[in-house]
Amino acid sequence: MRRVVLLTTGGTIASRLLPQGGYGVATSSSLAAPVVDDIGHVDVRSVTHRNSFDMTHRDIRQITESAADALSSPDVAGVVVAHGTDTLAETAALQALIHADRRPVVVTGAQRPPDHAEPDGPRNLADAIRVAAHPSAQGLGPLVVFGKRVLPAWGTTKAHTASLSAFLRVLDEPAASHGGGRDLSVPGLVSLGFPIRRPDPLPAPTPVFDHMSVPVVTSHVGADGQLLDLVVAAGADAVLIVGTGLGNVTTPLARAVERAVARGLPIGVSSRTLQGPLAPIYRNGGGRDLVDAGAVLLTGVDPGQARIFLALVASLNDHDSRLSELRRYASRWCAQDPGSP
Ligand SMILES: NC(=O)C[C@H](N)C(=O)O
Repeated sequence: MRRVVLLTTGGTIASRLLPQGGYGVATSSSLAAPVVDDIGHVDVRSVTHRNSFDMTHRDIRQITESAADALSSPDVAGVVVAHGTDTLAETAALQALIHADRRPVVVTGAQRPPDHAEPDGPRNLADAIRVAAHPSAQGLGPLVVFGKRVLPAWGTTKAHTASLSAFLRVLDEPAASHGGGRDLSVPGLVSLGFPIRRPDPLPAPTPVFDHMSVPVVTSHVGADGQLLDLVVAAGADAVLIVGTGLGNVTTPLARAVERAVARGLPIGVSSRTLQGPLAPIYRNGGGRDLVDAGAVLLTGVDPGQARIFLALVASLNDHDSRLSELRRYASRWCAQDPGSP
């Protein structure tokens, strides 16, 4: 019988109503693994007890290390990570970037706590365990299972604060296929985003990753370059610019990007807009100016995943090689839209 390892990290799926009101993750909380037919044994291991909005770089690095430890046992068919949904995509992104095993790591969670009249956690957990042990999930890399959907971890985003089907793909997908896309067929689950291409993995993060400073500067009406100048002066290791639309910013912010790149700082660009590719189309602060200034459009992922990508690349390289390495890795992991609006 196949064995699955369940890593618990906290989140709403493991939250309880606190005596003072409000929900929190009880440190004693041990998530019970549901019984899933034809799965031999689910080995439950606690990694941390946090709501995911409170995770640190060290926490998510330890989650990936726990997954690697679980996969070091050849009798383990796959790993499930039960996680808060707010930053689930960020932990899933780190796992996706470094995953070098044919067996899957499947990340899931819940929008409702266990004491809700109709909790979604038990069903998501059972589906995630089934996918983790399913032969057709082999070789697809890390996955997100949520609300009867299976999605590749890289390029998936939390798109709704409360919906039970909260996770979507950033890049538009072919029509959903019931029972699985070309590469995935787990009965009763809808697959979004397959088939996928998986670039070669990056090296696993070291403790250097824990201390990476990668602030986020968001463009908006009237945005100037002052905040970016301040974080650069404060010693940021990299900066994520969250632009508008196809990856555009105000002219003053674009000038500040030029100043930052001129100092050798790796600058990635994402978008406030939920879905669709980035493209270097517009001048006067648009993405074309940013690319000409040396910034890198990180298309296909949401700002949270783009920032994890920046932090991992920066942590793996010295200051002088970060910008060139960012461009090299982004050419593989962030499919660049050819630039047609
Ligand atoms: N639905 C959730 O899990 C939200 C939760 N607050 C979290 O840990 O992100």
